[in-house]
Amino acid sequence: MQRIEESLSLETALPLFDLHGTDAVEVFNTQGQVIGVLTRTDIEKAQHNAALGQLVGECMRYRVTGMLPSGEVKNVDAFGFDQEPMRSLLDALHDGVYVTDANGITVTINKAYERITGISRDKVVGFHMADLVKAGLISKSASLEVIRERRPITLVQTIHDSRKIVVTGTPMFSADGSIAYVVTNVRDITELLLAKHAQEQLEQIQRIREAYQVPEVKALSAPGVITSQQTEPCFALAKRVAKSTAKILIQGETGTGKTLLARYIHQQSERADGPFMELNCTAFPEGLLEAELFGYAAGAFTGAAPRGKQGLLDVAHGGTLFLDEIGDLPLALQVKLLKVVEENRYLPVGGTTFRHANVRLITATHQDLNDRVKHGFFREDLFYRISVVPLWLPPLRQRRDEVIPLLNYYLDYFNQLHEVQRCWSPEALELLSNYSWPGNIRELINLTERLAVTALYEEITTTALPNEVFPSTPFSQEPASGDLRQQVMQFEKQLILQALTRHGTTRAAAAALGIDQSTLVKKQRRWHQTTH
Ligand SMILES: Nc1ncnc2c1ncn2[C@@H]1O[C@H](COP(=O)(O)OP(=O)(O)OP(=O)(O)O)[C@@H](O)[C@H]1O
Repeated sequence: MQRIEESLSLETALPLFDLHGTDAVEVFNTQGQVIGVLTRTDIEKAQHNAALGQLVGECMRYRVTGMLPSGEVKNVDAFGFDQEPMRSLLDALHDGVYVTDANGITVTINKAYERITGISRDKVVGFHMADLVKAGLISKSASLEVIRERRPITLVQTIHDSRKIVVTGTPMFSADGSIAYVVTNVRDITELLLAKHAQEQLEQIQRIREAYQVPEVKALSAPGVITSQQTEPCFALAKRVAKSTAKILIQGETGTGKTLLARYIHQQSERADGPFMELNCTAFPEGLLEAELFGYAAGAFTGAAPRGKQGLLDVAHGGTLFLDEIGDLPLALQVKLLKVVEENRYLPVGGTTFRHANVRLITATHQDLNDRVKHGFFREDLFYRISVVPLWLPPLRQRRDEVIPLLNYYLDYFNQLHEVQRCWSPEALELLSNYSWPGNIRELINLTERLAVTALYEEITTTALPNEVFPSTPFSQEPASGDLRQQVMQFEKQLILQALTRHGTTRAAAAALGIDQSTLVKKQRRWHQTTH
């Protein structure tokens, strides 16, 4: 009989028998007492015989390793991992610790390991890792990988109740460079995965925000909102009703500040600390709009996110939901929205249970909703429900007093943003304050930014302004008359007059038209002679 100084597992035993040319080994326990003799035949049979398998398994809990040539028993836990004070120290750690010897036999585990995995120490200590994997106690062994690779290994294990743990095994080398132990720390990542799920939900909210380009709600600093005699009453009323729960409908042309007013109401309300979410009802086809607004249940339709998706009614919980272009909300969704308005509840797409809605609803439209109701495009009951307090923002052409303050405010803003130093010339301000601004404040902001970055000089003069802001000359309204030569002259006169209005001087106008200043002046004289 030969003593084999190796640890055994069912997998490793037979090759070792061959290697050492032996048919039997003595098996020792950790105190060095012989607990049995194991033969090659035992092991071969053990694979087919359950009772013998149990015996072999029992033997395998003890080591045949550690027998020094002298016959002296070497304690396989020479470092004392499984003894005091090391054991108390390991038990004090929050992370699980798993220690094997150089052959993959489990030396010790700590309390945290038991807590995290639910595996008690008597099930693993003394067992070879390969057998534990085979028994299905753990899915794969980091320790065996470490022994094979002689370097730290990190992997994710699935344990019996399908919890996920991340394990990092690190080799502990002896002075002679051989592996003495493998120390593996174990962390339960089920909680991390839950946190990741929460993070995904946050990202989902963020994506929804970005989809609607809802900027983070910023404090509305006083000079950020320009008002005038025409809009002050509207903002004052908005402030008064902000504290109530009354439904507000804001009407006004595009770019007149409906979203800004809705945000102002939110900030003046009790819900100011909650979210402000905005949805433009024209932005999506009906199906998608429904999903965005009401969300959908898990597996509601093919391609739906497996966990379902929150709708804006959910995302805006405790805050304000601003529905822009409400006049375009499809009739089927108007019915669902009516339920939200009347009963504060709604069904997500594909859902079977109602969800509670806790949002303050503000709606807006550039259309005449009365007219939409009259033509059957908008439900009358919903119209009355959402327009308890109607607010109207006049177009910028009816708020002329605001144009110059707005131009100055936004030029200051873009000067800072683009690190330039522009200012308006008095003539440019004069022209712009008489312009009709069909795109309202949004158009004013766009033009101001464009000029701030494109103007050639510090002062923005009329030369830099686009055609549309120049009033058309009276001639342009007149129908052309006379023969071809006279009509060409009329048209030429119109172009020259426009250039003069725009560029201020004959020199600049001539340069813009690509003719000599003297030619332009001659033409002017000629008109003068023909009209007197
Ligand atoms: N009184 C104001 N003072 C300063 N800036 C304003 C004012 N009103 C609106 N703005 C700005 O004008 C731009 C357009 O405003 P907003 O988006 O609120 O208009 P809207 O009526 O909601 O437009 P749409 O109907 O196209 O959605 C925004 O950048 C906004 O900050």
